[in-house]
Amino acid sequence: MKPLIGISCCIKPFGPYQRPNHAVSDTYVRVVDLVVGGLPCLIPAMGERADVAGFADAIDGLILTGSPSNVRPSHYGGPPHPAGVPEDPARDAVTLPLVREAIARGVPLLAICRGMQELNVALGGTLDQRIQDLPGRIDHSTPTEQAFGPVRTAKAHAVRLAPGGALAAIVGREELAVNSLHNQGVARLAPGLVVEATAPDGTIEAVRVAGAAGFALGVQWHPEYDFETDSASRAIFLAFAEAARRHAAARRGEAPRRLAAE
Ligand SMILES: N[C@@H](CCC(=O)NCCCC(=O)O)C(=O)O
Repeated sequence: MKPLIGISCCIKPFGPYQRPNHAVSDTYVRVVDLVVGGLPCLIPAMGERADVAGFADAIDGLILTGSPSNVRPSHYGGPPHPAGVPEDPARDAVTLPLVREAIARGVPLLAICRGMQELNVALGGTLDQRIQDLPGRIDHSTPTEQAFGPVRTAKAHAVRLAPGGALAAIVGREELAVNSLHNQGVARLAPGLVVEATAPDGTIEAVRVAGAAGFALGVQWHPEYDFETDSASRAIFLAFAEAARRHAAARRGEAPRRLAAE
């Protein structure tokens, strides 16, 4: 059995009648298939009706995806977003409790961009809503004029990894260049999270759940965009894959499967 990897969906209007659809970028499905060696399992943004504990019981690993939408500020006691800032309360209702259920079970967790923000909020942290407006901070958002060009996902700035940290061990480096597609960021770090990387302006770029039973990492950038060409991005998914295979094997009472590429 390949590990079953849950991938969080957004709810998005689609088609001629703009009906709500559960959506996830193909990049996540491809990286689970090609690098993680898992079965991609889309977790719908079905709001309060979701059997979150049931999903956490079923999966061997969880990827929380990025999204243009933002965590509703009521979840962290922040001021409401200005009109027009996208939210996805049906996703929040799934992902926030799912983070806690996954960590409680030792389900390996890789939280990407909005996903890392969800990890922080789910564990009691807060977010800044437009870090580019804060003194001394750089603009981490996607330039809109490049919205559909290759530059959108190109490396945008450096991050410094915590010396001796888990992420530095995974990628074998203490500095990385990363892409950057976000406006929001960690304000107050949740209890139980440790910082694994920061940008030159102090923005928290990666976190880890301290003492988690399994792999539990959040990154504010998008390793899924360049896993085919970037060794550090690939290394993050390979470390997640190893943890997912171990979790799957432990649950089924087997020795972990090896990747076909090994
Ligand atoms: N909306 C949040 C989270 C940003 C994020 O996850 N961006 C990914 C967008 C997907 C893409 O453009 O490919 C924020 O703005 O901080």
